[in-house]
Formats: sequence, structure tokens, C-alpha cells
Amino acid sequence: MSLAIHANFFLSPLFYLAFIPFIYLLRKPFLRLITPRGIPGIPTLPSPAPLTGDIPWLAKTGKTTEGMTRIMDVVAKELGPIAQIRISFLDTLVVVMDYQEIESILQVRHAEFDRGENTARVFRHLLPTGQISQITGPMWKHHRRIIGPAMTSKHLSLTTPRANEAVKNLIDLFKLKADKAEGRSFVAEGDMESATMDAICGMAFGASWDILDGFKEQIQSVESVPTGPLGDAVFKTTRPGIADSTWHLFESLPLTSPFPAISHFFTSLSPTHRRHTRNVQSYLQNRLAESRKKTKSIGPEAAVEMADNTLDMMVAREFRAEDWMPDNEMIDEVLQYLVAGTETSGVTLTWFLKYMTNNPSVQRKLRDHVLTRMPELQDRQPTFEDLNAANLPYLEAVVFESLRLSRTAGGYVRQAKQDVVVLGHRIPKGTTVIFTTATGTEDASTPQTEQLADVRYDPSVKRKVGYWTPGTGHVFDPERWMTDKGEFDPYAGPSLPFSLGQRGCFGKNLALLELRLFMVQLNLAFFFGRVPDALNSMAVFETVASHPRQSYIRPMSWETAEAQA
Ligand code: HEM
Repeated sequence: MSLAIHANFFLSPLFYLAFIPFIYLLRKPFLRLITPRGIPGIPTLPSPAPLTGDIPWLAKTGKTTEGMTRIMDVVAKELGPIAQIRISFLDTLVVVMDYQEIESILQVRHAEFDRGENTARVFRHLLPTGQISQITGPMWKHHRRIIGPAMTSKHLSLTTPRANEAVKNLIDLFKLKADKAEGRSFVAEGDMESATMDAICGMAFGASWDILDGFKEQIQSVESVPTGPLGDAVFKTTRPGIADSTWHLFESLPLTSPFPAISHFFTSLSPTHRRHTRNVQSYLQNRLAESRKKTKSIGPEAAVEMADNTLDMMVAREFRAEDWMPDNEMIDEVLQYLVAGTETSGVTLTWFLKYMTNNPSVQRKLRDHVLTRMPELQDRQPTFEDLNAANLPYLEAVVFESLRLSRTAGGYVRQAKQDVVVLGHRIPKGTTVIFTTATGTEDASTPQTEQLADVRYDPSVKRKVGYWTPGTGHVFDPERWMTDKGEFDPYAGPSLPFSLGQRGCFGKNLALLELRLFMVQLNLAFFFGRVPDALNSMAVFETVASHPRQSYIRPMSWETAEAQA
């Protein structure tokens, strides 16, 4: 009898629940005990202690932590150009900060490094066949071959009017908001991301969701705009349903989960998630059907010549039987434009507005430069052909400097496909290696240049670029990209905003076009006045990109700015 009672007690859940407080109390020493020593010879960050709250998957505050960028800064400052972070007994991350080493690995050493399975899994539930979810292999190559022509000058030139529509709408919206705000600052980031979403929809499948038009209508009817606690004008706007569904899908990416597939499984059980997925999928299927109808009616030859968006281009090629992709794969590629392109370019443009706000002399110089070299841009929108480094070198410098300093992507992740050597250290197969974009942004308190000079192990690696003057990397200074002759020099110093090599950003050319179009037209339309200090923080939070915590702007006409000067 008593034996049976004992057996029952040991089998009961209560017995095991009693252990929970002990497990909780002993978890840290236990983890320390079972965490392996890491890779010999590589400086180790005593993780997680100094970074608790910063490593996304340890953070308790959800997605909006100062994630990867912040970790890299700490690592670079504390440990130098190669370091390891032991994140659990299962995993060690190696962080590399030497610019030349990063460049050579990304560009040349494809046999040794590839996109990691874990990174691919983050996107796979949303874009099962998209490039971004693929390890380099036959499917990834096939997709690149089919969609590659979308990044040629010819195609981008045809898509430019699509992006220009969004720029024009954004300028109208900012005029309206500035008018209603009556001198107060207002938040820009939501508008910037909606503008890039409108632009990318146009370029990806030929129709915008007119988010900005919707915002304008909502604001026009507002009599007086309330003031927020920091003295800003608070505009409340809502997006159309389809845009909301797409944002929901972005937000469902399991960015902070150590087990993305499991996280996705739970997300996909939610009826709301399933509804948003259905909305977006059925919208894109309709676009595909319309594109096929159009191609049939004008004929594939004409369709290839006229395609002003990527979906039409793919469909026209399919009709000419040049190459072929199943419907679900085409839809994944188009949706991937939005996933990979909206937030990244919207956030970079938001940082640009902050840099302009804090650098009135750059705003003036850019405007004078553009109006001296291409005065016609005062009266018409720019074409693809107008906006290049030979015509407008200083614009190019502003674009590159905004990309360099904003560090929209905190780093790039690879997995070692075999045992490899990095900066003289042997790293075992399967290790996750992160290349940071922090390199080149050091301030005076982080003398990286000297540290890096000591560790470069292979003097035969050719240096494509120099370093920025020590201690100046954190300053917004487009001049750093200009030569003495007033030309733009893309190799002036370290900066890899789009990464490099075969797995670098597919959309780089489109993104650069978009940034040039938005930056030049915003600059000609507005002077961005200073905002109060309380609204001017440069602090960051991270999702898939590094966002500014505050994005307040105070746009005004150039006439008003001159009158106030
Ligand atoms: C300022 C804007 C942008 C920035 C800073 C940016 C940056 C990046 C970075 C850092 C990567 C990862 C590369 C790597 O792992 O080595 C990437 C990948 C990618 N980007 Fe962009 N991107 C931008 C805009 C865009 C746009 C507009 C598109 C769409 C047309 C796009 C499409 C992609 C795709 C498809 C990949 C995955 C490529 C692959 O896995 O092979 N990006 N981007």
C-alpha cells in the first residue's frame, strides 16, 4: 500500500513541479558548467552577462531590442577584429570585424561559407521558395537567372515612373502635414515605409496600394492636430487592409527565435495570421492572372519590351518559353521584394531625413549641386538616366554616406561549410559567422585602425580601399566620398551596406535607384528644419533593420527656410 502511494507520488506532476524553483535558481551555474570552452585562441565575450537584453533571442522585451548592431559595437570595442560569443551550450557565434577579411570571404570564399540554415529558416515559412530562404543551390540559381534581368538598367529605367509616383505622393503628404502641424515636428518613419511600400509594389507588380493617398485623404479632413507630450504634432492614419496584411506578415518573421520553424508552427495556428496570408496570396494570384491576360493581349515580344514591373517581365519571359517558374515560386519572388525591400529602404530614408535635419549645410550644398548641374529637375521628375554618379556626384555621396552610417543591416550571417581559417584562427565546420557593418563607423574612443593593422594575417590580400581617418567614422560627412576633383569615389573607404558576393543583396540596384529618387526630390522640395533636442535622439532599435527610435522631422519650403535664416 505504502509502496503504491510512493510510486504514485513519484509519478505525479506535483513531484516534478517541486523541482522548478531549484532549476530556476541553478540555471546560470548549470549553463556555465555545460557551455563548451568555445574555439581556442579566439577572444570570448563572457556571454550573456554584459549583453543581457541585447542579444535578440535572450531579450525579454520582444523584437524591439538594440540587437545585432549593438552587440557588434560592444564586441568590436571590447575584443577586437575577431571574437566569439557563446550563446548556449549548443552554439558559438564568431564575429568578424576586419574589413578586408570580410570583403574577401564574401566575395571569393563561396566554397567555404554559405547562407546559414538558421537564417534561411527565418524566412522560409513566409517565402518557402524565395531566394532569401535558400541555401545556395540549383533552386536559388534558377530564381536568380529568371529574375536577374529585373536589376538591369533597361528594366530599372522602365520602372522608374512607378517609384516616382510614390515620391510625388510623399511630397504632397509632407506638404499637407507641415501645413497642419504649424511649425511642430512630426514622426516620419511610418510615412517613409509606406512610401517605399507603394514604390516597391509599383516596381514589383505594377500597382501601388495607394497607402499615401489614403493618408492624405484622412489628414485633409482633420481640423486641428493634437500635440503629443514632447510637443510634436500627432497624426493618426490607418493603412488599407492589404497593406496591413503585408505588415502583419513582416511582423510574423521569427527574427528573435532560436527555433524559427517551431515559432512559425505556432504562429500559423492563429486564424488572424491565416487570414492575412490568404489576403496577400490571393491579391498576388490576381495580379499574376492580370499580367498573363495583358501579355496575351499584346504578345510576348511587345510585353518583354514594355514590362515596367518585375512580375510582367517574368510572365513575358514565360510566354516566350525562355525560362519558367511555377506560379507559387513567382509569387514568392514578388512578395520577397516587399519583405526584403520595404523596411530596409524605408529605414535608410528615415535615417537620411535625420542626417539632413542635423546637417543644414549638406542640405544646401546638395540643392545647389543639383540645381547647378541639372536645373531642369526643378520642373520635372528625374529619370533613371539622370541619376548617376557622373551627373550628380554629390547626390551619390549623400546616398552612400546615408547607407554607410545608418547601418540598416547590422551584419551578415554565414555558416562555415567546412573547417575554415579566418584571420589565422581555425573555425570548425558548421559554426555561424557574423560579419559586422560596425567596421568603419568607429569613433575616437574605439581605435580600430591600429587593432586591425596588428591582426591582418595575410599581407598578400589586396586592399581595395583605405580606412577612414581614425576616429571620424561616426560622423555624417558625404565629403569623404568625394575626390579632390569633385568626383564620386565608391572605393573611398569601408562600407558594405548591401554585403557582397553571390549572396549579397539582390535588390541593390533597385534600392540605389529608389534612394536617389527619394533623396533628390525630397531635397529639392523641402528644407528640413532643426527639431527640439528631446525629439532628436540617435538611439536605435532593431527588427530586420536598425531603426531610429525617434524620427521627427520639420519640413518647410525653401522660401520659408531662407526667410527664417
Ligand atoms: C537600402 C535598402 C537595402 C539594404 C540596405 C539591403 C541590404 C541587404 C543585405 C545586407 C542583404 C543580406 C546579404 C548577405 O547576407 O550577404 C540583403 C539581401 C537581400 N536583399 Fe536587400 N537591401 C535593401 C533593399 C532591397 C530591395 C529593394 C530588394 C528587392 C528588390 C532587396 C532584395 C534582397 C534579396 C532578395 C536578398 C536575399 C538575396 C539572397 O539571399 O541571395 N533588398 N539585402
